[in-house]
Amino acid sequence: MNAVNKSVVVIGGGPGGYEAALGAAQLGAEVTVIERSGLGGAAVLTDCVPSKALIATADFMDRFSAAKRIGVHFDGAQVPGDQGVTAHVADVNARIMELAQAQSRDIGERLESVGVEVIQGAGRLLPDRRVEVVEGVHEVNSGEEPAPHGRDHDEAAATRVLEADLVLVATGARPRVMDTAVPDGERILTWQQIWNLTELPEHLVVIGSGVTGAELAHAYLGLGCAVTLISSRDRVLPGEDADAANVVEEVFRRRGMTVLNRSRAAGVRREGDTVVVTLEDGRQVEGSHALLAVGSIPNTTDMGLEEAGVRLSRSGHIEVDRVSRTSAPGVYAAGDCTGVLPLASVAAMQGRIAVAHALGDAVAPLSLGKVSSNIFTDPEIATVGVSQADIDEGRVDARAVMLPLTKNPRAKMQNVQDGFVKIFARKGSQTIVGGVVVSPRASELIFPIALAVANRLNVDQFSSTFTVYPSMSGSLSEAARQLHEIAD
Ligand SMILES: Cc1cc2nc3c(=O)[nH]c(=O)nc-3n(C[C@H](O)[C@H](O)[C@H](O)COP(=O)(O)OP(=O)(O)OC[C@H]3O[C@@H](n4cnc5c(N)ncnc54)[C@H](O)[C@@H]3O)c2cc1C
Ligand SMILES: NC(=O)c1ccc[n+]([C@@H]2O[C@H](COP(=O)([O-])OP(=O)(O)OC[C@H]3O[C@@H](n4cnc5c(N)ncnc54)[C@H](O)[C@@H]3O)[C@@H](O)[C@H]2O)c1
Repeated sequence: MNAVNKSVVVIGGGPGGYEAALGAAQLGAEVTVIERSGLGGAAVLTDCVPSKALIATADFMDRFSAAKRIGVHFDGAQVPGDQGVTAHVADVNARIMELAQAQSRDIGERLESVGVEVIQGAGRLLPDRRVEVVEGVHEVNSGEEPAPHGRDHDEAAATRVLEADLVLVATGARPRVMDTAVPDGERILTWQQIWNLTELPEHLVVIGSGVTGAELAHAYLGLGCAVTLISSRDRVLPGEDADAANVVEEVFRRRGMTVLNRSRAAGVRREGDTVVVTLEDGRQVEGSHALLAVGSIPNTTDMGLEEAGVRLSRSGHIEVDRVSRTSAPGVYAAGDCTGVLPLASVAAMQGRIAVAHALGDAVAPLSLGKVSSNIFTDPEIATVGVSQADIDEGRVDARAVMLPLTKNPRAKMQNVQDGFVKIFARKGSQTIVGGVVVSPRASELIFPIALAVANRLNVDQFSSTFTVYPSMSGSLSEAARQLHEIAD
């Protein structure tokens, strides 16, 4: 299709925004991206990419400790039994920030190469698909609520109004903070502030055991600091497969993390070089640093959205349909500001769908049933499709087979002690509708199940495909084989 005479303005240069911009440029539209922090968004600069890089560093260190268990010792270690490995957090963070900046630059070059104009500044929606831009604004993501048009620009900064056939709002979200736990950027931190640390916290208290809290608690434990994880629910990762979350919680405890379940933080205060977290039941937890991981709020305030006819939900998220349309004609939205499913992959897909739909290209509506996602703990938890809860609560008529990895020959060789694979197949048709993998590199192992779900393969098609011997994927095949129903 040819969208040569169409103009597209994108507010926000994260995965939702920049992927849409690339898609629109490919279709021939004239595209402008307005970004107030940096291209790549929070995903690249402070959240997804840096946290995965930190976890990769922690996992790398963990391999030194694990070496002992398979009979490998470092003769130079100064303390007997110690593998002599320490993390220099200033160096670790400097490398991670460089990596993030490099990725941001790559995105900028890609956008430039396809003719997308990028404006450094803050955007605000006006009625009738117009966008007001204050140029030169530069906001650093930190967890503080940014002024809609930024603080960090001089009053004479150029303001202009752009008109577009399609406006895409992809402004993301920021860390939720509590009035009783105000981040100071030194010892009470949001996840966007940890990259300024120059020393490893002695004792980090992580508040919130959702995906962000669990991943970062795992990372800092691996880097060598004492970690207390405060979980308001019965177990960590309350939204995830219960069997998987239980494995990860057990591993956390075994490695020395203190996990406090059914413990809700009421507030955090700083006392000199310590922080004191008060729980709602009156208990107090002391640490050297506190990390708030208590959820996010969408960047949708004071952006002119409702005045321009864009409906927001009670949580402040932009309401969209499955092709990313908002309630205002010609205005679309993608990513975390919509609250549909806060993943970089979903943001990117929503953005691509939006421009394809608006510019008249062929498009399939967003299908969340096929989204695979991964929690980068050790072991990792990867999931796709329907969940165990969907089956247990009667929403899907399916069966599950779960196989522990301890019986898998490759897992034994690699000293994998925890984890399992689980596959869900619909009763009768035996179509694979979902699965869970808990193992090292589960993020890679989930792909065959995702392929089966997306292409509606049945358990016989899946299990009759050769797997390598010995391999972890052998357990996937075996689980599917065990799901085979014998015809009456
Ligand atoms: C710690 C952490 C780890 C994560 N890890 C993963 C992971 O491993 N895998 C995964 O898939 N997802 C992960 N996520 C989720 C992922 O980061 C988000 O889903 C993703 O960032 C959403 O992309 P987005 O484009 O909607 O928003 P963002 O990436 O937040 O980008 C939005 C951009 O809009 C800009 N902006 C906002 N308002 C304006 C304005 N008025 N004018 C101009 N610009 C504006 C912001 O500066 C920002 O750059 C993680 C999240 C967190 C918190
Ligand atoms: N690997 C990944 O793909 C990845 C990583 C991080 C985040 N994400 C995305 O971001 C989403 C949000 O995750 P999140 O963990 O940032 O937020 P979340 O809202 O899922 O979890 C926050 C947790 O904090 C708890 N909490 C809130 N107030 C508390 C208090 N006062 N004391 C103790 N606990 C409290 C909540 O009960 C909740 O369990 C995820 O669902 C995921 O989609 C993805």
